[in-house]
Amino acid sequence: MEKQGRLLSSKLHQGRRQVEVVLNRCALAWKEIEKSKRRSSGTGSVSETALSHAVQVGEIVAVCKTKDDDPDSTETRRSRKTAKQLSKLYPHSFTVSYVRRTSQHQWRCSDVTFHCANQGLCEQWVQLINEQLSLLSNRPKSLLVYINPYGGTQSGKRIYEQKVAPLFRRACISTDVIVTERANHARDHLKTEANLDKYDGVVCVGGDGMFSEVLHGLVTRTQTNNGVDLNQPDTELVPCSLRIGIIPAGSTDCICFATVGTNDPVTSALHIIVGDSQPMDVCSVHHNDVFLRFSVSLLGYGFYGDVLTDSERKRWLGPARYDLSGVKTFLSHNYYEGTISFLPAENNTATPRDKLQCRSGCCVCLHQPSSKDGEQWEMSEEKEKSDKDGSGGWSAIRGKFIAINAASMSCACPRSPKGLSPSAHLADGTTDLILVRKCSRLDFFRHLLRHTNKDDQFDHSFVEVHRVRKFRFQPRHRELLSLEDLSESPKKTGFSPICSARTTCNYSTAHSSWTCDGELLPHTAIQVSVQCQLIRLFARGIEEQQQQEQCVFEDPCTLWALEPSTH
Ligand SMILES: Nc1ncnc2c1ncn2[C@@H]1O[C@H](COP(=O)(O)OP(=O)(O)OP(=O)(O)O)[C@@H](O)[C@H]1O
Ligand SMILES: CCCCCCCCCCCCC/C=C/[C@@H](O)[C@H](CO)NC(=O)CCCCC
Ligand SMILES: [Ca+2]
Repeated sequence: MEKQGRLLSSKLHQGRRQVEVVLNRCALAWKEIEKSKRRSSGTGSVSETALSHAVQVGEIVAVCKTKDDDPDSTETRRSRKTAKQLSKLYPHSFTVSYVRRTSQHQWRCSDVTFHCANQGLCEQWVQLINEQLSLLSNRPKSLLVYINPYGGTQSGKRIYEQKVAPLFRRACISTDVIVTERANHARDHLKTEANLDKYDGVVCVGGDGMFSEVLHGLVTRTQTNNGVDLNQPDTELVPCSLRIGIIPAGSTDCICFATVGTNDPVTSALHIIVGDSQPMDVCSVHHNDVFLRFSVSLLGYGFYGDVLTDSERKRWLGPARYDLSGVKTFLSHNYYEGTISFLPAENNTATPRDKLQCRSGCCVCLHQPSSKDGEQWEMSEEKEKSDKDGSGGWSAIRGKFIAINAASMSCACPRSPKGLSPSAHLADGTTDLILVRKCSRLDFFRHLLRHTNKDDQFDHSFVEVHRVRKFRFQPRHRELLSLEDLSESPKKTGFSPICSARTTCNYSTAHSSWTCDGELLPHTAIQVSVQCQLIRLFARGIEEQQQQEQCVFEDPCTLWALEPSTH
């Protein structure tokens, strides 16, 4: 039976068509027998591939014997009459559910049903496919799910029940579901109560805020279990063993978008089912050696801090609050003074200005030692110690900034499809520090606009970007402003103030706030350090178009080149 890697090969029926179905360790493939013969005699074998289908075993969701009256069966839906005739001739059938790629990184679960006359053969197919699936050790069997019923448009519960739970059931994944009753419910449960030994992963249904809760719960629990003190800024943290899945149901969902390429609950559920794994950097944020928070996406002072401060008062508006607060903050046009010090990433081949973007299987991230190995870390720490000018490799910039943004990942989201730092990497142990200096309102508008089109948002004289491993920020205290500064007429940065009633308009107001993945920090003076690959998501990074096509069409030709079977 097993010829050149084939596990099984049979002539089966798919609806009215006779198909040859082949299974090897990598793929399940099927092709129509009659048509391909006809065509290959005329135009050669080129058209054969067009008629054949192949699915990687790793992208099969489930296989099961199809019940006679299964209302979901494709054939039953298509034509009851044909289905009846078929079920007489070929009474046994099995259905394979698999991942199908559609447009723009979206995945769907498709079904294909094969019929045969022989019950034993049907059972052999189901058993063999199941055996291959059971060899996939990276697939989760048991998940802990937290649903925020109030995130985004308040549809988290419905999204989970209608779109995700049926898929998990089909893939035989068991779940414990907790609908949160208050903010920080998920975080606190993970920190202390949850019996994590039972699970292969944690799933959050909600937005970036909900993800942040799960991140804080899991990372804190892991450090507690390993006796690591989070208040030591230079301590190396222990990576989390459980992966995190994100079912997007929030307002921005930037972490999902930047790791999957789309905000779609079904796509995310399928990435969880197939057991994808995407390592990710986490920034730890301290104030005077006291731990404040973790960040994986945007740490923003000035513009984004102000947008968030204002938008928190407008939560009732839902996702639209960001647009309103964005316009308001833009019109205020404040700038802030302070000193930003940073430790540049050493020996990094990739820079924030290059065109190479972090994609599925990214080689920049692949060659980074995880935070556990810490090889590169030690090198830069070493360099810090032996540095001759006494700076320890640190640079410092004092200035007036409209925005200071640290993007540990691209921060791509539907508002800005390429993100704040399009070439930032998910798992390279660095964050891109973007400094937007005081400039005219029109220039700042031009800069913002470039986040939404193909133009380079760093190509402005008032913007600079550094790839760093650590940074610190010290705001300039209001009390320290010199008399000269205070007597300076309004610090206009271009156009006359639109909000003339506000005395603070266009001035350097004392402080802004830091937004840390959408949460406001209680301090402005912070120390940030990137922990390389501290967590893993059920994702694989954004697939290139080419990668997507390879996955779909991989193997059918090699499969068909094999000897035909005896069935
Ligand atoms: N049951 C609950 N009641 C009130 N708040 C909750 C509850 N569960 C979670 N939260 C909090 O709601 C906040 C927002 O949630 P979430 O991130 O899901 O949606 P969002 O803010 O609309 O989306 P995004 O973060 O993508 O902008 C989170 O900070 C979370 O801590
Ligand atoms: C003239 C048109 C100008 C348009 C400019 C668009 C620029 C958009 C960049 C968006 C970057 C989002 C980064 C994501 C940060 C998340 O951690 C955080 C939590 O969800 N979201 C916000 O802070 C919400 C941030 C919302 C910002 C508007
Ligand atoms: Ca990074």
